[in-house]
Amino acid sequence: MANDIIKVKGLCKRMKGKEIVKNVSFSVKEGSITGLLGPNGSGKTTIIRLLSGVIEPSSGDIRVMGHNPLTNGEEIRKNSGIVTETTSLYEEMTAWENLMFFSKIYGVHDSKRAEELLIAFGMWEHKDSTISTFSTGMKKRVSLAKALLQKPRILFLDEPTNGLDPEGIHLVLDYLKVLCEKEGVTVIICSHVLQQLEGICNMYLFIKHGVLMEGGSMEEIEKRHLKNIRVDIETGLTGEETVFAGYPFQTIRKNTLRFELNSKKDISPLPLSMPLAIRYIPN
Ligand SMILES: Nc1ncnc2c1ncn2[C@@H]1O[C@H](COP(=O)(O)OP(=O)(O)OP(=O)(O)O)[C@@H](O)[C@H]1O
Repeated sequence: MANDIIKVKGLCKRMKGKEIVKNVSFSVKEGSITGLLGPNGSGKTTIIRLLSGVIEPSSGDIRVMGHNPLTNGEEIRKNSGIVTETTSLYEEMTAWENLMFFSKIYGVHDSKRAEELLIAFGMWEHKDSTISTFSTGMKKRVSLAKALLQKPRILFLDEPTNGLDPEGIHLVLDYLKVLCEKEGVTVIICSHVLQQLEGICNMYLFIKHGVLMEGGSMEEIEKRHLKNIRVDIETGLTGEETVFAGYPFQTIRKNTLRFELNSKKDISPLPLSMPLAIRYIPN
């Protein structure tokens, strides 16, 4: 069982007289991907900034890799990569020059790493173009490569898919998953789009108005909230039975059967287990 690389207890943050983060507690396992989800203004960025020691909590306790960001933020930042809304790349330098410059700063002496990352994020062919000529999505890909140069233990990503097209979103998220498995990096991703992160996170934290409303793996959350799943299937077959392959159903109208399922996992096996006749969907 992996250890808790991040532990947060009773975290509160007030800014300009407003409570932005309210009594938030959670922990994150090393090598996992955690989705920090919530609408705009819910406090996700503030939590990332608190974890990386950029701002101080009003109260509560944070431990990141065993360090308190308040007193040992430098140690955390040295071992983590961060991608925020702003790119923090030099606009007049090429993608390659940027990565070489930051490699030097981070003490990374192997240019192979930069090459691998640019290839992984689909930016190798643009390596000699200046950042100022790039779209938002292209800048985001280079920023991701930059954040991963020194093989961080933790990667903080604030809306990393903003500005990316659907293909780019796929590429970035798939690569993060591979990276987690290969290098054991712990990833925290802020997003307001649950669908994008579904399937790639081990844990989800739902934030609203600075309050942690819900947290856990998708299975745990579904178990708590998803009680009845109804699937209506159009089929040419009508019959007298009320159970198919162990799944009870009703005929709700001509050509349509309604199944009541206990788990989302049953949705895909259900049509696959149907004989061809029942899978026939009339026009
Ligand atoms: N420096 C600040 N001073 C005062 N209020 C702030 C400050 N920074 C953020 N806030 C407020 O805190 C709240 C949470 O902001 P935050 O950026 O953490 O939310 P978010 O969930 O990341 O939103 P988004 O998805 O839009 O980036 C917002 O109401 C914002 O206006």
